[in-house]
Amino acid sequence: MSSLNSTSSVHLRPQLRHFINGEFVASAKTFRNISPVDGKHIADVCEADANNVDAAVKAAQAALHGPWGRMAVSERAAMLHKIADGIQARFDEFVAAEVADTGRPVHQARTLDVARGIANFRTFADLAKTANTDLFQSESADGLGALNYTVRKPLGVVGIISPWNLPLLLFTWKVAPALACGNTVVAKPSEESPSSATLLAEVIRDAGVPPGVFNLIHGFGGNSAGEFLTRHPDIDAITFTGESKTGSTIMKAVADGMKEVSFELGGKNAAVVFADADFDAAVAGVMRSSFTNSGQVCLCSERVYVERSIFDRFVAAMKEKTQALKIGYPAEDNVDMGPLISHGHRDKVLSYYRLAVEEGATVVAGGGIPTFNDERDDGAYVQPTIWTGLPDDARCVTEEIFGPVCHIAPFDREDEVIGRINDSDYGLTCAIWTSDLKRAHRVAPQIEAGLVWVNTWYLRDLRTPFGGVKQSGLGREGGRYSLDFYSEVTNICIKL
Ligand SMILES: NC(=O)c1ccc[n+]([C@@H]2O[C@H](COP(=O)([O-])OP(=O)(O)OC[C@H]3O[C@@H](n4cnc5c(N)ncnc54)[C@H](O)[C@@H]3O)[C@@H](O)[C@H]2O)c1
Ligand SMILES: O=C/C=C/C=C(\O)C(=O)O
Repeated sequence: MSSLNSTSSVHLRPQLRHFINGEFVASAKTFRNISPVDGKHIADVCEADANNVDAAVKAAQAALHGPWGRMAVSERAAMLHKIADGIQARFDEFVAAEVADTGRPVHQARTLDVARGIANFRTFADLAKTANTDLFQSESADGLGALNYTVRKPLGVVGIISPWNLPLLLFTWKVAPALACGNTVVAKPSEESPSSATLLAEVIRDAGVPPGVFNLIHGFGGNSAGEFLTRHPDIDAITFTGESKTGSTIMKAVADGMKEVSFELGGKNAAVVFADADFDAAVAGVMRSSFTNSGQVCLCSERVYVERSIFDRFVAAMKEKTQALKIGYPAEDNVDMGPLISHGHRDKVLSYYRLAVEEGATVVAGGGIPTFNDERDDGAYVQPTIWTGLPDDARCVTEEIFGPVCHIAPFDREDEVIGRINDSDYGLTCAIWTSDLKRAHRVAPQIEAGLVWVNTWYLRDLRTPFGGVKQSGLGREGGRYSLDFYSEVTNICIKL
């Protein structure tokens, strides 16, 4: 087997441990990390018990009152840049870690996942240095006036729980601003993608971050590390990215302690293509928004609405490009798509492939499992899939599938399609394809979503607010929105 075609050539750690109070710590219970490319066992991962989580929270609490708690913002920012430098210096190892856990194309791990891990630390290091506070010159009854100003302080110990679909990107999207604002953290990556977070712990240690500031625990959700973390009385806030139903469970777990929460949850995003759109750009854009990362991006468009006059032409173009997608090993040249994250997730996606047929879909492309006649047949691959012909209330058109699949439906009027897009329990993103500038500015604000892209998809400026409405999230992160969530503010009024 050439190293190009297997993750086995990647240097993988036999056991992934927790990182608590500046030390790597093992625990008796472990679980297996399985490659989604070929089903092979690639590492054993320690599963944190309640005592491990308690030790991590206590270390984080203590670190708040140590050198970290007394550190100037500029010093903290310099430390975050050192972490970014450390990721840069071990770039290929981080790529290997992401690819080993997820089977994604190497070029994606390089250009998106690891690159954004670095960018997340640098962005919030710089934002923290320029974070402003409020100052008001206030009137008073005696005419002498008063000054009102705010000071920002850390929240305290922040619990971070992240998903498997963009492991390093989403883990650092939370860790970076939390540390930039002077908090200490106890962070749990997904059980499906433990490797890059473990490598990050080494980089954070080597950057000289004081012990206890960053703590890493591995494990699952309910009745495991995730729940032990959310229920811990000394956690001051929880920031979570994952499924909407998990968000609801976590909200119940933290309710008694009145903890602050930031939730980035599921979606059933739409793309809408008007007849006046740049046709080729729209096809390319919807291909990206449907099949990037095997459709395992919360921003992906599983619902596509196309103006009737170009519907048949658009479907035909999408079918041709979808059937031409190269599905393969992570390191293969020009590979477009890897496997799903796990056999369990593949079973979920395949159950929707079957359901779609039962609900009356026309399967335009895909709908099954690719055959490789090699070890990849033991992986978690599915075919990229396109459906048409389903009613708007079909489960495959309303429920998040989180795989490489989209349903394309025709529409006739602008007001009609806006109503259909908004008729969803979710509200994360929408992509609008039109050449009519007035239409873009008219339609975009009417979409019930946190993010709307026009003639593009997943173009990110990290200073902008990121998050969803309805079942897609609570709050916003990004830019000053992260500074606001990861800080407490005190307003001080001085009588003149
Ligand atoms: N809005 C966003 O920015 C965004 C980004 C990425 C993924 N997502 C969503 O995440 C989902 C896919 O990720 P996933 O399968 O890892 O989600 P998930 O909810 O199953 O798990 C996410 C994380 O939560 C932990 N967890 C699960 N149950 C828990 C509990 N009871 N208490 C504490 N922690 C618990 C898991 O161990 C994991 O680390 C999709 O729905 C996707 O839309 C949203
Ligand atoms: O799968 C969801 C992707 C989320 C992406 C971000 O949070 C980001 O780009 O900052």
